[in-house]
Amino acid sequence: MEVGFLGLGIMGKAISVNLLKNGFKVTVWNRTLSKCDELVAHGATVGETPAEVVKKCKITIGMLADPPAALSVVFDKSGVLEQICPGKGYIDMSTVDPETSTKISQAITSKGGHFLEAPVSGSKQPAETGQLVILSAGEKALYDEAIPALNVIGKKAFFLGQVGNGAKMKLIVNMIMGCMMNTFSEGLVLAEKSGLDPRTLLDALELGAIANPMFKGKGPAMLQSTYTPAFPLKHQQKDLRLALALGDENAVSMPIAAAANEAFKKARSLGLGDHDFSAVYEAVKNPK
Ligand SMILES: NC(=O)C1=CN([C@@H]2O[C@H](COP(=O)(O)OP(=O)(O)OC[C@H]3O[C@@H](n4cnc5c(N)ncnc54)[C@H](OP(=O)(O)O)[C@@H]3O)[C@@H](O)[C@H]2O)C=CC1
Ligand SMILES: O=CCCC(=O)O
Repeated sequence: MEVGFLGLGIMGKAISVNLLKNGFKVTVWNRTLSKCDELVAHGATVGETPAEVVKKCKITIGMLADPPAALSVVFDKSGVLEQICPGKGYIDMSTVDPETSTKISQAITSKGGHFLEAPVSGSKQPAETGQLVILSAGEKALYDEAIPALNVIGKKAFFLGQVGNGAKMKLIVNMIMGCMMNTFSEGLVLAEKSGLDPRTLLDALELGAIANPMFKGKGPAMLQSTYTPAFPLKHQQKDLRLALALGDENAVSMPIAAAANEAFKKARSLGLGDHDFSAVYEAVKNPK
C-alpha cells in the first residue's frame, strides 16, 4: 500500500518511519523540505508539494502543528485540494478544533475526495512503536480502506461517527491530560516546599489508585529539570485553548482547565513552548 505523509515533526516522522518499517511505501512532504532527508534514508520518496504527494498516492495522511497549519496544507497553492479527486482520501491526524476539521472535510468532499479526521493519543514513543490510540471520524469507507495503515500506526482505532467527533474527543482527552500535568506539578512543588522528598511522592503515587504512565514516565525527568520534547508544551496549550472554546460553545464551566491553561500560557511566556509539556512544572515552581 502506498501512503502519502504531510508533516514530519515529532509525530509525523515517527509514524512515517514506522509505516516504512512495516512495508508501506511512503511519499513524504514537509514545509521545511530538508527534514525529508532522514525519511529518504529509511526508504521514503519525497514530494515537492502536498499536491504532488496527493497526485501520487491514493491515501494521504497529514500530521500538522495546529489549525492554521492544517488549513494551509490543504487550501494554499499546491495544497491537498489541488489534486484531491474521486478515489483519493485525505486523513488528518493533526489535533485541531471541530470547525477546522469540518472546513477541511467539506472542501475535500466537494471535490469528490474522501475525508477522515484521525487525531491520536500517545506521544513520540507510541508513534515509533505503533501503539497510538486513533480517534477517527468522518467517512467510514475511508476508515475501512485505511485499516491496514491504521493497524500499524495504532493499537486501537475508534470510529466515532461524523466529522468533528474525533477532534472533540481528542481535545477532551488532552484537556484532562493538561489539568493532570498541572496538578502533578503543584503536588511536586508542595512536597518539596513542605519538606518532603518529591521522589518519595512519585513512589507513593505509583503504588496507589492514581498511578498512571504519565506520572511514572515524566516525573523523574521533571525532578531533574529535563524537558526533552515528546509533546511540545505549545501544543498542549493550544489543545487547552481549543478545549476551552469547545466548553464555551457548549456552556460547560471548566475552571480547572482554565487555570491549567493559564499555567501553560505562563510557561510559554517563559520561553518553554518548544520544551516537553511537563516543563509547566517550571512555571508552577516560579509563578511570578
Ligand atoms: N508530540 C506529541 O506527543 C503529539 C502531538 N499531537 C499533535 O500532532 C500534531 C503534530 O505534533 P508534533 O509532531 O509534536 O509537532 P511538531 O511541532 O514537532 O511538528 C509540527 C509539524 O507541522 C508543520 N507545520 C507547522 N506550521 C506549518 C505551516 N504553517 N504549514 C505547513 N506545515 C506546518 C511543521 O513543519 P516544519 O518542520 O517546517 O516546521 C512540522 O512538520 C499537533 O497537532 C499535535 O498537537 C498529537 C499527539 C501526540
Ligand atoms: O496530544 C498529545 C498527547 C500526548 C500523549 O497522549 O502522551
